[in-house]
Amino acid sequence: MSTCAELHVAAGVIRNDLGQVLIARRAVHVDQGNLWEFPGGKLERGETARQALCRELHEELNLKVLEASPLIRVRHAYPERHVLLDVWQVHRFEGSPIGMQGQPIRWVLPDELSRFSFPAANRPIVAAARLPDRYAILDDDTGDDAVLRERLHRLVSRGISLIQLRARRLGMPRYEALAQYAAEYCRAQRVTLLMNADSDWVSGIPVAGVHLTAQRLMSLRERPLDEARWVAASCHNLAELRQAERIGVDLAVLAPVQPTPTHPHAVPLGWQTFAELVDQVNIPIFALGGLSPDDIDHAKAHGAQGVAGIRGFLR
Ligand SMILES: Nc1nc2c([nH]c(=O)n2[C@H]2C[C@H](O)[C@@H](COP(=O)(O)OP(=O)(O)OP(=O)(O)O)O2)c(=O)[nH]1
Ligand SMILES: [Mg+2]
Repeated sequence: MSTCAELHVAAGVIRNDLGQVLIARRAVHVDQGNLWEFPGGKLERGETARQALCRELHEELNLKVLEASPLIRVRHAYPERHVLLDVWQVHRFEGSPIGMQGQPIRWVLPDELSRFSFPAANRPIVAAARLPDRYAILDDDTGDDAVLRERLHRLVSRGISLIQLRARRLGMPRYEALAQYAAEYCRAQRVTLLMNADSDWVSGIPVAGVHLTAQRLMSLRERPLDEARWVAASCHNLAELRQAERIGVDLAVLAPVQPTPTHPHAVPLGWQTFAELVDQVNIPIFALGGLSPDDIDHAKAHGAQGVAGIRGFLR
């Protein structure tokens, strides 16, 4: 049998001012026919992914890309071909899109994407399209729930829309009260709150999902919640990332990228190793450890979804 060459494809998650993303329906007779897709196509000889993205979006939609940044790279083996989907986020463009090949197109809110049928490779792309580029971790270094509530309000007022509640020092009745409060508050504010807690415990609380510690992740044989809720995980190496991919987590945090005062003995990965690890799994990954929102562009350039942080988001 001949070895299957990897087909390099550039695709765009195009956003409009309403926060909707553009999807198109593939023709019936082509590979992955009739399914919805993020517009794009194969790289031509000598082209970079970015050049191919611009050319394809012009050919397929009559759009001119003005601003784009890398979102996620996904490798997938279909029975008849292996693809590398190089997915970009298009923030600014000129023109109003039309299906130049007669393909139906639609603008949909990111949270509506799960209602459409995409090719199998698209699962992590849909997750990446739904996620922001910053992930704030609410940690109880003080053990004071009033301080935690104030920090939660501050994060939300700054436009943070993805938050992890990690309050290990509060005792049980207080943690439960805080979790209940935070879940309801975040739901009302349209903020995705993930609880760093046991998934069984979380099922009684109106929270958007769970965040697994690396230890909990490694002890699981399957995804602990169904697809209606988010599952995130903390990872530090390739074995943990692979396990996260195996059980189907939606997003991961990879740490520590830089030295951090909270983990003075942990050896930082550095950006180069971070990028090498990210490239080996199909999961949206946030960089964590000694970083702040100022590092987002740098993180994206190294394959990250964005940056996660504790103190960096409260300053
Ligand atoms: N554009 C795009 N392709 C996808 C997605 N998901 C997915 O698995 N693919 C696969 C299907 C195809 O095997 C390959 C893309 O090839 P394509 O046939 O669209 O490429 P193209 O636009 O250059 O097509 P053509 O000019 O050769 O007809 O990637 C997606 O979201 N967008
Ligand atoms: Mg195409």
